[in-house]
Amino acid sequence: MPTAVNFKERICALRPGDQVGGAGDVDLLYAFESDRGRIINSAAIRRLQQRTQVFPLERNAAVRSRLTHSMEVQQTGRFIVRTLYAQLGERAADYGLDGLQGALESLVEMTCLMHDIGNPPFGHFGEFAIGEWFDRALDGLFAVAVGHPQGNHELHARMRADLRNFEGNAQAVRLVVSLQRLRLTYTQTAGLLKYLRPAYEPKPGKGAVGAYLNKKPGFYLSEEGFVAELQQVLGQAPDTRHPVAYIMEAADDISYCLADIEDSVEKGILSVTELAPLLVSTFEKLQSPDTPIPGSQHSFRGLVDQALQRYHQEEINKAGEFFVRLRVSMIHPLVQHAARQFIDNIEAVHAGTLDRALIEDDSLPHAIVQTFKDVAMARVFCHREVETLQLQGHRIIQGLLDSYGALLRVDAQTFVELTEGNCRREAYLQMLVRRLPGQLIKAYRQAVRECDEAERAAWEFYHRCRLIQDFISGMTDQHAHDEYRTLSAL
Ligand SMILES: Nc1nc2c(ncn2[C@H]2C[C@H](O)[C@@H](COP(=O)(O)OP(=O)(O)OP(=O)(O)O)O2)c(=O)[nH]1
Ligand SMILES: [Mg+2]
Repeated sequence: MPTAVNFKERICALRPGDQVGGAGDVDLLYAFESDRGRIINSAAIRRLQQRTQVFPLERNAAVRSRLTHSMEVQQTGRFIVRTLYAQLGERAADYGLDGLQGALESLVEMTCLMHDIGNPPFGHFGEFAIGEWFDRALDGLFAVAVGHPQGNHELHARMRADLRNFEGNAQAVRLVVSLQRLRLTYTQTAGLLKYLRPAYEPKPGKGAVGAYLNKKPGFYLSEEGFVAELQQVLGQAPDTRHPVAYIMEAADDISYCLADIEDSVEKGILSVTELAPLLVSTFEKLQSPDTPIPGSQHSFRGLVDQALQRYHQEEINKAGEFFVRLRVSMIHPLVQHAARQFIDNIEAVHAGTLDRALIEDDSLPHAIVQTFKDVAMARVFCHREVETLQLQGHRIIQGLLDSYGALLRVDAQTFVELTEGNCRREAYLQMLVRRLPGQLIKAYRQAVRECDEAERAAWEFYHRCRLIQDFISGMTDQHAHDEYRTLSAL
């Protein structure tokens, strides 16, 4: 039965700068193949290699980095799309999803691979550290740089609020659109818009319409124009998500919940024999561990027992076998649940208004994911070794900002001279500027060139602050660590 839902409206080959109806509008698979090449070859993906997933500055390559995590999310995302099509069968045509499986698979895979590119070194702690530093220093710096009594005060307040709210998802959008300038199709970029509010807008109260979709900043003032353009091209109402973002989010949830725990066992923070009963007792607080899980022949207790049996039978790779068993038996029901939720809520997913994650209901699959997250929260993230590394990460980011923040204390003219590499009277700052990547300076220059002339001073300073945030957040854990030691002469 045909419905009002037509996914073909949300998927097109158009890129920024293309003529509507031009060549870009034709071959979807060809366009998304080109997106794949642009993404996989981008430095932003390579920089995921030495970034924290959970454990900062990790040297053991068996423990996940953001890159290996993202590859797992990519695989889970693809599995969700395939399961979605298997569940839909002939009904795919009712929703305009017929003929789009290859395209959707590619879109979802690449969105998953990119979903963490904006996360700074040291994960959430890096995010806090950048936000805190700007929260402390920004008003004073802004007043000196832009402090004339005339001017658009509302805009200035927005700029300051925007810069105080550094956020990984918003940074990912910025990387693709303004820094790496990948010129991806609008559709491929759309999946990255996980949250919908600009960073300068406050978080809505609990229970407000769209509270979940606006839980965190989704993009910055600097990309606001692009986001509006994207929504217009894809026929998305403002404040709505692209359907691909829901699948990416589910794939992320499914992948990291088990992986974080596996990594903690690899690191010796938890043992399997301690973990197994802990999983069951944590699950029990949410659901009965003896109820059969849809899509599986077992209850949660059954899944854990079965994995534990494998652990005891195995002689050499005991923990490895435990997790393989657990993953194999968990992934199917979780993926099937995500696909079913997509279909059960297809109108809201298509419209981009579903105000929760796909796997976030009172179901057994949700209880599984939540159990792993709760165990990680209770036993891993607060582990002394993890906290020590987080404290170090915090200090490193703040220390780097203390050094590079000096570039926010000079006037615009001096900064321009510094970026041109010939400012002798500021020899120290000149050395710092030489360490900034050329690509970031180029993006800064271009943004300043294109800004509103009437508010030039404010925009110049805004983009200079962004440049510093881009630089620090673009580092790997290791590079941030080395740079901090170098500048501190340690
Ligand atoms: N070390 C540490 N890791 C954490 C903490 N909280 C969450 N994580 C880990 C769990 C996951 O592997 C990963 C989640 O990564 P993200 O920073 O992308 O957060 P998430 O995807 O939940 O939220 P998002 O909506 O993307 O901002 O971070 C924490 O307090 N400490
Ligand atoms: Mg994330």
